Amino acid sequence: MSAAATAASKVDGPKPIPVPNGDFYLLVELLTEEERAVVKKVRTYMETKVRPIINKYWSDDAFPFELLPSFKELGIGGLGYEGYGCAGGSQKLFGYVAMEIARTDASMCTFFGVHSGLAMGSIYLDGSEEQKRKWLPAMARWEKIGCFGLTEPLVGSGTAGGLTTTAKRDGDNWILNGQKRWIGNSPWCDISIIWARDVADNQVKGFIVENKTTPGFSVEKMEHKIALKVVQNGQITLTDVRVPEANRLQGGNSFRDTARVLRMTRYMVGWASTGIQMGAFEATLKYTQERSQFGKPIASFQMVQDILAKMLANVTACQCLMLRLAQLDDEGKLSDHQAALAKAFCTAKSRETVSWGRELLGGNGILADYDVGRFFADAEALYSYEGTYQMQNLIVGKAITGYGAFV
Ligand SMILES: Cc1cc2nc3c(=O)[nH]c(=O)nc-3n(C[C@H](O)[C@H](O)[C@H](O)COP(=O)(O)OP(=O)(O)OC[C@H]3O[C@@H](n4cnc5c(N)ncnc54)[C@H](O)[C@@H]3O)c2cc1C
Repeated sequence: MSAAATAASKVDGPKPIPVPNGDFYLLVELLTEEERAVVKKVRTYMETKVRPIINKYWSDDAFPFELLPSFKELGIGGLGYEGYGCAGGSQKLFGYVAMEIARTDASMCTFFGVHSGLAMGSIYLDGSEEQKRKWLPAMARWEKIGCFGLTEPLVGSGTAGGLTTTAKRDGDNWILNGQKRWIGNSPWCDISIIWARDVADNQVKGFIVENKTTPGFSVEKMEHKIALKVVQNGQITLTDVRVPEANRLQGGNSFRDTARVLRMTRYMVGWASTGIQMGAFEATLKYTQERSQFGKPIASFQMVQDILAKMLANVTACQCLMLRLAQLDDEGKLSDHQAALAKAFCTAKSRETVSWGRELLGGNGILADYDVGRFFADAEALYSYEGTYQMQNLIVGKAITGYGAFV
């Protein structure tokens, strides 16, 4: 028997226990049968339709528009919102679905989150009854796809007090002027939620702008991104854009109302970054079992197993944390600082997990073809968007000390 074969036989032993899809603590058992069916449908879709093509789209900086008709059929438009033609269901299910989408691809999860969370959420949380009835059914059917314009070229973390985009009342209309940067889906979607400062009372207000038919509204696609390359981000310019009062979010009268939307979507980013970790862990585990060096699968080396165990610990910790947060959310108890803590923790852990995965793939971790390289890059964007790591910790810091350190 050759030396390599002898070495290989030493690793033969009891079969590894199945780690079902990175769900080591069987958290899926905490979902109802109905919820599990939704998650299974999403997983099957992501595995069969998205996974085979997504690395190519990612490498080409392109969005897979061909998938839109089938994506719409998943019935997940308006998950977590009751009425108005929305899919409804618990926040736990909304989060679990986001995790499941990100488990295959974080860009598709971001597309889903920008439309379902940021854009629909703004109308659901801050719109009048009439506005909800007008916009949400078409958005739930994905007939009108939305984006959320808060960040500006010169104002990112400081949007609460520093927005420079202005809104000026003019009879039954408002005149918007300014620029928005980084706005996901904006180069091609139908409606934008634009946040602007009312020059009369200096408060931040939200407006629904129809992208394709509003004079003075233009979008330039942002190029050269190194993460979330499938999502199309744009820089919006508003030049004397006239918006009727009927399109001003009637419940969006100060940044506190914007923050209610961000609380919900930051919670979703916690789920998405957990999904990235699941995807990276599963791909890495498989790779280490298939790749051999020194005549043995690299999964059999002690140092490799140490890293795999650390990756799984991160995945599992984030899943448990997010599920508890989902319970709080479903009970109507989710606070800004709880969402901020989860967003900061899960995105930071995600960076760590994907970098370990990339390491275990060796040179192949640098290629988009093996999925882990894509997760590695995408985790960076989640760490910074919807409020950076530092800003989330400052929100937590203010809550626990009573001192606001960033205003
Ligand atoms: C891929 C992607 C998609 C995005 N999509 C959208 C979107 O759809 N809609 C939208 O409105 N925005 C979007 N954004 C913008 C995103 O929310 C901002 O990038 C983010 O809020 C940070 O703002 P900034 O990039 O201007 O960084 P800055 O605010 O300039 O921050 C730079 C650094 O300074 C630190 N910093 C700033 N202030 C403080 C402080 N007081 N104390 C300590 N540290 C501080 C930050 O933590 C960070 O490390 C997206 C961004 C990305 C990358």
